[in-house]
Amino acid sequence: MESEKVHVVLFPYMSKGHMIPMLQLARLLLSHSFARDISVTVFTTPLNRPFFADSLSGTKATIIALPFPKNVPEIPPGVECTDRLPAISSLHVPFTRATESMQPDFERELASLPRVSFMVSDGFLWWTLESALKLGFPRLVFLGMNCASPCILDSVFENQLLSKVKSETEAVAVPEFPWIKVRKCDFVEDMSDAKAATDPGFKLIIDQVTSMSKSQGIIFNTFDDLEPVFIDFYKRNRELKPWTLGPLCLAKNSLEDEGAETVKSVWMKWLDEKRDKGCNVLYVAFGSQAEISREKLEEIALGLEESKVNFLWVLKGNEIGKGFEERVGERGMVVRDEWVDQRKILEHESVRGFLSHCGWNSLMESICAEVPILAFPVAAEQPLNAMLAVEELRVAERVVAASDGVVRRGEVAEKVKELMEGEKGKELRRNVEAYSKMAKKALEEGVGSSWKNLDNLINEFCNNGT
Ligand SMILES: O=c1ccn([C@@H]2O[C@H](COP(=O)(O)OP(=O)(O)O[C@H]3O[C@H](CO)[C@@H](O)[C@H](O)[C@H]3O)[C@@H](O)[C@H]2O)c(=O)[nH]1
Repeated sequence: MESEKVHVVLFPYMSKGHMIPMLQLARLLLSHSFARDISVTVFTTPLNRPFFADSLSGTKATIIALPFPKNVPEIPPGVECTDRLPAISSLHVPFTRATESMQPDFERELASLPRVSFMVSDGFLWWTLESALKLGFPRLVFLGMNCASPCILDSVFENQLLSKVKSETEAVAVPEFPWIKVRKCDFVEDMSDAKAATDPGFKLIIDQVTSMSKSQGIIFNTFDDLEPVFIDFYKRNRELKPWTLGPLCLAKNSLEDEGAETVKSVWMKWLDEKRDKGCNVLYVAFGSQAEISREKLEEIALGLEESKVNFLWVLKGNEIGKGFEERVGERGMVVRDEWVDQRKILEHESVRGFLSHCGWNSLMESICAEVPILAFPVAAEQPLNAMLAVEELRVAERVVAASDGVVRRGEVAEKVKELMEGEKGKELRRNVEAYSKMAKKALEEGVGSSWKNLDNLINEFCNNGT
């Protein structure tokens, strides 16, 4: 067998929403037709290693665990992933800043590895660019996002679109995409308000953006037919070259392909029962770390109860009001603080709708599984993802919050019923089925746009890539 020629280093940020698509990228690289000539080394920390080993089982990827910095003020010991942080919104900055002290260990390990062809590292890990420059290989950035969100976000920041707007709901057109209107309430405070140059969160963003702009390209978890307007815009107006390689969730999972028999979880058995009785189920989940206030959660619960639909709700670190489960009985199942296989749930025949916080991975998985979405954005760039899914792709309907920012139970119930039983739901389902077909086509060997882009990327960054 020929010696391996292409060596790719991957370094995801320590957050499930970022690790998962990067691990899928590892799988995609290793299943590409160049695979025989590709080796992949993935970096993480000791406590994240088991998750990586599990996700990459059956592949020849190498995992290197670097010690996570100790004694970081505010970060409890033993926390190496953001989903274990007690309050992600306030601790994201010190947690991310602390990763910089991994740089010497990272560079020591890199120096001992076979020649690296290129590295893909998370945009949050700004300091990895310096390591790549020192060791003399290109760095591509990955954020796990689509292309539309950074295009719109850049415009909101650069033009200070929302800084003079008083009302939370006043709609302002985005100059580069005038048919898109943004509102203050669609952004968490950090994202719309101008910040002092000394603000630690602002300083972190500046470091990340600066490092990104000096990198050799950016990978988006999207495909050309999904958001052509934004991808073309990015190509024409940004120096950073975009590579659209998604949907990464379609990367082959060798264990699944071998049809490995796994023990069925209680929720999968519950879904089987619903399917056997001919019942449709709404899947409800808010990502790996969403923080939702008790009041908002209570309204969601009461809305689900009022809707009378069957639902499977995966809850993280939150409690819902007493008596809820008894009242909904057989109709609903609540899974608390367990890691579920969300892709499998979405692919289950009984699942016909997804009430989602609109994390980009969730939306891609839902589109690929042909499941229409009820968008309930919570934080980060999720409102922009929701906008893309509702207004551009028309695969989602969106809940509307009352003037106090809370989505009331009546609104939840009405939109859930419309999604699961109404005409609107049928229309969204037709659209999502069409995008799902395009998604699969994008990764088709030899002909798909994302497949070809990956091929070109390997050729561009590896002299011996052919
Ligand atoms: O029990 C669980 C919980 C989650 N997931 C998976 O975890 C990922 C969650 O990712 P995502 O839906 O994107 O949500 P977040 O975890 O909230 O992701 C963060 O990262 C995303 C990518 O950058 C952003 O789009 C989001 O706004 C940000 O909150 C998905 O692949 C899910 O399938 C599971 O498989 N099982």
